[in-house]
Amino acid sequence: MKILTAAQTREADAYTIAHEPISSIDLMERAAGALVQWIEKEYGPEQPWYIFCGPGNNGGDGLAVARLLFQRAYDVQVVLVTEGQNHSPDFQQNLNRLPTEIPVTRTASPDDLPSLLSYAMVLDGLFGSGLSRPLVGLHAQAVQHINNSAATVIAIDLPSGLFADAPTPTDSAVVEADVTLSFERPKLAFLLPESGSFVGKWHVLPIGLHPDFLNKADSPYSLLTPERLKEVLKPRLKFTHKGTYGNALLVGGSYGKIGAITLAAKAALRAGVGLLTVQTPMVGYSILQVAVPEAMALSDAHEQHITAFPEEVNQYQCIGIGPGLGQAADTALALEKLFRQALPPLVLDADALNLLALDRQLLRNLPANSILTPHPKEFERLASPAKHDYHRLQLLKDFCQEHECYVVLKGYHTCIGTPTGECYFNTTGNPGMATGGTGDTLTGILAGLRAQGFSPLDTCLVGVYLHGLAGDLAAEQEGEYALIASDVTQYLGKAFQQLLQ
Ligand SMILES: NC(=O)C1=CN([C@@H]2O[C@H](COP(=O)(O)OP(=O)(O)OC[C@H]3O[C@@H](n4cnc5c(N)ncnc54)[C@H](O)[C@@H]3O)[C@@H](O)[C@H]2O)[C@@H](O)CC1
Ligand SMILES: Nc1ncnc2c1ncn2[C@@H]1O[C@H](COP(=O)(O)OP(=O)(O)O)[C@@H](O)[C@H]1O
Ligand SMILES: [K+]
Repeated sequence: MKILTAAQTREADAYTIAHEPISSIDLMERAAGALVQWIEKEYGPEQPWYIFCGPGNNGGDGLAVARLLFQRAYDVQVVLVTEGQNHSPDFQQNLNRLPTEIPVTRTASPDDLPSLLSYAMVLDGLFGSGLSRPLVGLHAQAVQHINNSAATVIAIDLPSGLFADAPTPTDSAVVEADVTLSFERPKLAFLLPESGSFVGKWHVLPIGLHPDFLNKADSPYSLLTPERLKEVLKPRLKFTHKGTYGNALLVGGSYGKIGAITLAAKAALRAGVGLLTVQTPMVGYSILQVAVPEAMALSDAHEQHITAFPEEVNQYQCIGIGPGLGQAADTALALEKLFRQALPPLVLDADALNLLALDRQLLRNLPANSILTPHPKEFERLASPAKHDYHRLQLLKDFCQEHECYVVLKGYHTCIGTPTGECYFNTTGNPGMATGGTGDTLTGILAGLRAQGFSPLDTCLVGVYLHGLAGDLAAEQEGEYALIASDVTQYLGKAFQQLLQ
């Protein structure tokens, strides 16, 4: 699903009005209808609803919702924060249509703002995608008033004060929503950590924007949806054998960190790889043979860390390097030597990335189409510090293009960057996964899938989605607090089954 900019959303609106065709006021009525349908499903008419409206179409939506909820016997009152501003035509028309029984507060100063009890519902229709500058004055005070209350806050389209696709200055007033109901597509701001925390739970409400526009719209940003992945992940065929599903090599572990490569190994196997070989330093050999009997073990000549990769690397269909690897000088030399050969596809994580960050020449020799899986700190070492989330996205696109690689930038909405400049945001996963070892599990999954012959892009999309889904299924049973990396691997099978359904 492509993510549109605020400007593209306006164009989609205009295109729909011209080509469906539908009048602008009827499109607003459709949007309000979608909001009311969602509200009716979630909340009964018991609580008082305070509908805050700004001067534009976001406020127009609020007014239309006020009328529709009133018709359904909800207890609604409207709070207008539009003093001295021109109303948009659709706002004015909905104001004219407002039943006279609905109380309307016209705020001229903060003293006019109604007190909001904890059981009140606030519908935030102050500003949407038309926000052109940070909120100040009475608008900012209205936002603070809402944020200072214990009321439940539902934002229309996006929390007021938040820019849909550009950085919002850190000290500016932004509504802290419990729920955001966005039209047709989520906004880019929902997916990034600095702005996403204002949004609460978000839902996308279809309002019938014209499919021709949506299909043609050009955007580097997409949301990862299961529909696309279902086309990639096929059931296994009858006459296949272990050779059909690739031979993956995992290299990593060091004294005290054999667990990391063990976690990766178990996940690679659960991702369906045909054969798995794991190279560790000597200290890991017995541990691995006991912990993962399905894998073949290779021992490095060194007791505590990796000093050389196997000679015949081309018998493998993918090499995953990094979990628990350490940054010893002879490990760095081994990596440098490896990069001078023709190589099968690579998945690089953790200390393999840190070694790349320390040696720019090594980074320049990175084989094309490699998959890198940094968390934001590792990415900062590879690229450079980001001024804000949007800058980090730009750095991600630049890095992937310059090094012709795929970068899986890990986080709540993990973002997959491609050499052609696209970014795919994941929707699965939960904060229970913020615990040591879940990244090693992801490396194993990606290496296991890549060895089976999935393209680097499909590997990233399917692997990241399944990893998060397994985490979600695990959290349903174990809860987020107790979740550990092994649980993610344990639920991977169920995640596959869900995607294959
Ligand atoms: N296709 C869509 O997405 C649809 C959008 N609709 C609604 O329309 C909204 C967009 O409407 P608008 O473009 O009228 O924009 P807004 O309602 O977000 O606000 C724009 C108005 O606020 C003023 N303004 C902007 N920033 C300000 C600031 N910092 N301080 C004070 N005033 C400021 C502008 O001058 C303008 O008058 C969407 O968010 C959505 O709620 C729906 O009505 C129908 C369909
Ligand atoms: N709050 C969160 N919500 C969803 N997923 C998360 C969250 N925190 C971490 N994760 C996921 O867990 C994994 C953590 O990886 P990483 O930081 O490399 O951990 P480690 O190195 O300990 O294995 C990533 O896949 C990341 O997307
Ligand atoms: K809003």
